[in-house]
Amino acid sequence: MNFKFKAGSKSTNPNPSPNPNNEGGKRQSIDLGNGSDLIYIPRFLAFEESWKWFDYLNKEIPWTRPTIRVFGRSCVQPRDTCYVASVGLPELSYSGYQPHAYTWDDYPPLKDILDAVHKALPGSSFNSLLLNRYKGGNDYVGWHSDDEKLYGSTPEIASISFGCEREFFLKKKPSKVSQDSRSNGEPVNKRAKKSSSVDHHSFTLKHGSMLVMRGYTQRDWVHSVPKRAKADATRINLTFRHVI
Ligand SMILES: O=C(O)CCC(=O)C(=O)O
Ligand SMILES: [Fe+2]
Repeated sequence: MNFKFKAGSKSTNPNPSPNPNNEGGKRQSIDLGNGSDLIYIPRFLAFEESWKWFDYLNKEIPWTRPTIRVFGRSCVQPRDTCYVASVGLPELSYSGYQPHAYTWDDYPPLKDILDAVHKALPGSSFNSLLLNRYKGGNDYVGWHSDDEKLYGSTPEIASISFGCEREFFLKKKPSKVSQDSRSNGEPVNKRAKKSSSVDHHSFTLKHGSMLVMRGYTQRDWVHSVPKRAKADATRINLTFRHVI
């Protein structure tokens, strides 16, 4: 097999399909409670095919490392990024940065991954894609939620990973109750210990995997991909989203 991808030449694209050989790659559903849930499919795309996607994305995507503003300070975003969206959508803006919106026609092979995602998630309709490239263990994304207004109140976000495996953490936001008790002067850690339900999750996101965040996950949880000294290889992550 020797796929050579060129953006724009559909005939040479791979045909991404949910891996038929997915022993151990079964779909897992994780109920986070209160209307938030996750789906994790470790082998969403076949292993070899996923390396071809990795090579295509690594080479052909016009990666940039923008300067963003975090807590009022300018800093270089600790990973490469690119944004693709359907024509005519409202512009995305985060941390004082407005990425250029490339179109699906600029990178037609991305439409094949989008099709595979839609097939696996009946009823979903993604129209934008944020791409991230982590060039090594020093690249990361800090705790955040993707709760921009343009995604609506219960966004579905489908995240596909390629290359170096990295940890993905989810942490429950402090609940209203604990925020209230904080303002009442009750110690926060005492209150936190009382909470019995699971409020942390972690996944080692496999090459070719898909993780879906749904329901109120962005409202009630934050997520991150922390630095990892030992991760010395490149990871590429695609997050498909629906802009309203
Ligand atoms: O790289 C990942 O797995 C997550 C990326 C992410 O959270 C984001 O782009 O909002
Ligand atoms: Fe995110």
